[in-house]
Parts: sequence; structure tokens; C-alpha cells
Amino acid sequence: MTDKLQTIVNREEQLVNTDNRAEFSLGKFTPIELAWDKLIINATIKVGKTTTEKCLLNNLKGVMKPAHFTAILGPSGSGKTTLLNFLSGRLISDNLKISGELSLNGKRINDIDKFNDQMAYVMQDDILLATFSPREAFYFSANMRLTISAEEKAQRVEALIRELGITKCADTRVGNTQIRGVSGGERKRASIGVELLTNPSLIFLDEPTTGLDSSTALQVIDLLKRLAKNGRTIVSTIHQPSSEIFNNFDRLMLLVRGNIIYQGDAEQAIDYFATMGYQCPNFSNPSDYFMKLMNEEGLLVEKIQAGESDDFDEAQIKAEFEQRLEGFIQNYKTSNMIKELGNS
Ligand SMILES: Nc1ncnc2c1ncn2[C@@H]1O[C@H](COP(=O)(O)OP(=O)(O)OP(=O)(O)O)[C@@H](O)[C@H]1O
Repeated sequence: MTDKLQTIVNREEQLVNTDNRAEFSLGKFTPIELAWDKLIINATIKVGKTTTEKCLLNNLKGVMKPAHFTAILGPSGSGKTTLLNFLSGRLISDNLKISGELSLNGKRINDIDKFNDQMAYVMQDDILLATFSPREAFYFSANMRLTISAEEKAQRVEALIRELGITKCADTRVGNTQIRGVSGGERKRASIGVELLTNPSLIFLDEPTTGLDSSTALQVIDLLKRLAKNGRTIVSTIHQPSSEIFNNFDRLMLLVRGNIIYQGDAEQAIDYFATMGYQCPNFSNPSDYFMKLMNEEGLLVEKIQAGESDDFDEAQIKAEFEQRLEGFIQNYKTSNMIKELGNS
């Protein structure tokens, strides 16, 4: 275990032993640092008699740190869900070839499934039954999954309802598109709550803010941030985050076509790209800017905005984008971020 991680573990134990711990008093948990190296995932694709190989993740090294909220951003098809599924042990497909190394708190592991009880995965589509209230859903899940006493289950459920800020709607049915129920943000917080019942150290979330308006999305992000502050490892893919949401990320990972082009402190990302000559304009949303950099269409828009002719050669744009992408990949490979990963 690294010194930094040991410090977090010690801090966590201090917190756990303190009666006045304010938030998410779900009990003791061991902070988790999940790291991986040389991760290659290839898919075999058969169309008629032709078989081709597609690289989904291209030799990745990375780390998800405890007490941090890490956001994974990238264009559609860049490999975000594949990475999330691999790290959470949910990647099952007959046509995938997977190789690489995983380690948990500094120790190599072969089977992530063994740590299932310390991890949770919040899917994009909420799994709550429309006719249950959040309180009923929590008790149902607690009875199915927890082996603690009935009194402890009740304590945990009631604490969660308070800490998630859903006291007012705890007895309202969840609802769905046909049945009126709690709001979208309350439903998402309740979905996260169901996963929190097992007191996980590491939580993966797939686009938890999709379909929510900006202030409701911010409430969900605030919840994730609080969980991270509490010592948990929070890893989430996020679709089109606002600037306000972006400001809540501790760490940022940018993925393009199965390659990482940034992995580090979210607040240093703007400076990092600026040193390469890509300055995010003042008052603009950093994630929108990064998404433009990671897309061929973004390059086209950039050219039109710069007043260049709108009679573009598609092949030329493609070639220019490939060159830009290669520059990002190579710059990342020689950056301090990669060197720091070596020490984690
Ligand atoms: N089992 C598979 N076989 C073949 N191709 C696959 C398989 N799984 C994923 N892919 C392809 O790998 C690429 C990455 O997929 P992934 O779902 O990880 O992307 P993503 O970044 O999460 O995209 P989105 O934002 O659209 O959800 C896509 O082109 C997808 O079609």
C-alpha cells in the first residue's frame, strides 16, 4: 500500500471511530485504490465470411483513487463503458480478448469478482420498481442483501434517507414514464441509495446525470462529491457536464478511440491542453471544449469559426484530426501524469 493510501486508510479509521461523523455513517469500510496496467481489449467482429479485429482499449494504464471523484469523458464509442465494465468485473462477451494487470490497494489481483461486496455499480437506467416508494425499495433491498440485524437495517435505511436528502419523498411511489412519482433527481438519488446500502468502498456510475435538468444533475453530482469526500472511490462516466458540474470533478480521464489522452487533476486539464496550444476560451465550458478537441466534427466547427472556407475536403479534415489525435496520445505518454502513475 502506498504511503498516501495508508494516510487515507488511517484518516478513514479515525473518522469511523468518531461518533460525530456527520455524513454517510453506514459503518466501516476499507478505502480502495484500483489500478490497472497494459490493459488491451480487442473485439473480433464477423460480418459474413469476413472477420476483423477491433481495438476497444489500447494498452491503458490508470488508477482510480479513494477519496476522489473521477469523471470519464469521451466521444461516443471511445470505450468509456467498456473500461467501466472491465474495472467492475461486468465485461462479459464471447468475442472479446482481454489482457492486462489489475491491482487493488497495491496488490495484484486476478479476479475482481472477489471484491464484489466492496463495489457497487449504478446503471444508467434506474432499476427501482415504479410501485415501490424509496423507503420500501431500501427495506426490500436491505432484506435481500444484508445479513445484519433488523434494527441495524432500519438504522441504515433511515440514515440513508436523511443523508440522501429524500426525506420528503421517502414514502411517495417512485413512478415511471406512465405512473407519476418522485422527481428524476430523487429517483436517481434513490437508485444510488439502493447501492449504498451495502456500504461499498468503490462506486461506478454510468452517466448518472443523463436525462436530468441542470440543477437536478448538480444535486446528484453533489451527492457523489460528498461520498468521495467521505473516503470512497467514485468513478463515473458523464455525458455533457455543465461547467458547474465539471468544477466538482477531482480527477478527469479523457478517452478517445480506446486511448487515454488525459488522466489527472481535473482543474489542471485546461493548463495542460493550453501548453499544447489548445487554449480553452474564457467563460466557456471546459468539457465542451475538450469534447470538440476529441471529435472530427469539432475540428470542422473550429475551422468554420476561424473563418476558413466552408468548402472542406473531408479527407483533409480526417487526416488533420488523426494528426491532432496522435499528438495528444504521444504528449500524454511522455507527460508527468504517466510518470506519476508509475508511483501510485
Ligand atoms: N462486444 C463488442 N464487440 C464489438 N464491438 C464492441 C463490443 N463492445 C463494444 N464495442 C465497440 O467498442 C466501442 C466502444 O464502446 P463503448 O460502449 O465502451 O463506448 P462508449 O464510450 O461508452 O460510448 P457511448 O458514449 O456511446 O456509450 C464502440 O465502437 C462499440 O461499438
